[in-house]
Amino acid sequence: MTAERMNGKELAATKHAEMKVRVSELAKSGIVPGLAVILVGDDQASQTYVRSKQKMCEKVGIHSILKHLPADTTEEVLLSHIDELNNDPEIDGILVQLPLPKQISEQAVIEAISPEKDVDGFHPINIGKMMTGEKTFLPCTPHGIIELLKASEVQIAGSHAVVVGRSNIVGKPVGQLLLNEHATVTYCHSRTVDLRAITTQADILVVAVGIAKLIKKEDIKPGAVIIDVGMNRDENGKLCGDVDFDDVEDIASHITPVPGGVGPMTITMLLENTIESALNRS
Ligand SMILES: Nc1nc2c(c(=O)[nH]1)N[C@@H](CN(C=O)c1ccc(C(=O)N[C@@H](CCC(=O)O)C(=O)O)cc1)CN2
Ligand SMILES: [Mg+2]
Repeated sequence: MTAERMNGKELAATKHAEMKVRVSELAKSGIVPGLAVILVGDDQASQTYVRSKQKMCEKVGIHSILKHLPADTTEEVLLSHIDELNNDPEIDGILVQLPLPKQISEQAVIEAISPEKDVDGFHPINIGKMMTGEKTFLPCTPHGIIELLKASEVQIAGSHAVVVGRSNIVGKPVGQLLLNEHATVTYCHSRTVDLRAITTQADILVVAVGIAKLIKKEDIKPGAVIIDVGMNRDENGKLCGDVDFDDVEDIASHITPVPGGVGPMTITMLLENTIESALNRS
């Protein structure tokens, strides 16, 4: 058996076409969704992601602005930019690209963004709503994972979902969203004593730790659904995930490739949140 590839690039393209239609409908009421992206410093990967976000916005008709601030920007200056954007009626979504330089507290920055414009879904109010199952902006990568599972008609309710990694951006929230979909959820992390004993029990295995090819065929249950959130470079400098794709491909039932799996869904869900936010304009 060869695992079915869960094609995030294809699902993202379908969603972009749908969003384009929604945006043109909104335009009839004089509303153009607006996204503000703040990038601090010159991290190469962050610059690439920010460019992709802006390019995708342009494709679907979302107006986007970029504030590119120097690496030595103080927290105070960054907060003043956020304050200005919170009060800008043309801006529906504010996103601060992570990670931030070490002189700036990520938590302080996230908490300064108005929850109504927090299209990353990182604000504690939105995280609280996600936990209680209230409608709110959901974090983009975790939400994209749920959309990919649903598009592939994977049974989530009643499944045992194992999440390896406990970051605030991916691990913790994806576990919560799987729980909201009625999975039984187990979290594993760097202090987990016998990782393989747990991952081999997973019907759905989500891996988000940033260790190239950590998960091998011995770590998974035959027929498991594998979601690989990792983005690493292998020994030849080639992009690869946290899962050894070639090793597990023949025993998994579904798998997300890297690249082209989870990654493209992150930006797609950001655009969806921005459109939702524009719909909430009063
Ligand atoms: N404010 C935020 N910061 C960060 C987030 C986030 O959701 N909000 N997530 C990541 C980076 N990220 C978006 O910001 C992101 C990462 C990867 C991809 C993607 O499409 N990856 C491609 C491969 C790209 C490549 O070739 O290098 C893929 O997997 O196919 C999109 C967005 C951290 N920061
Ligand atoms: Mg982690």
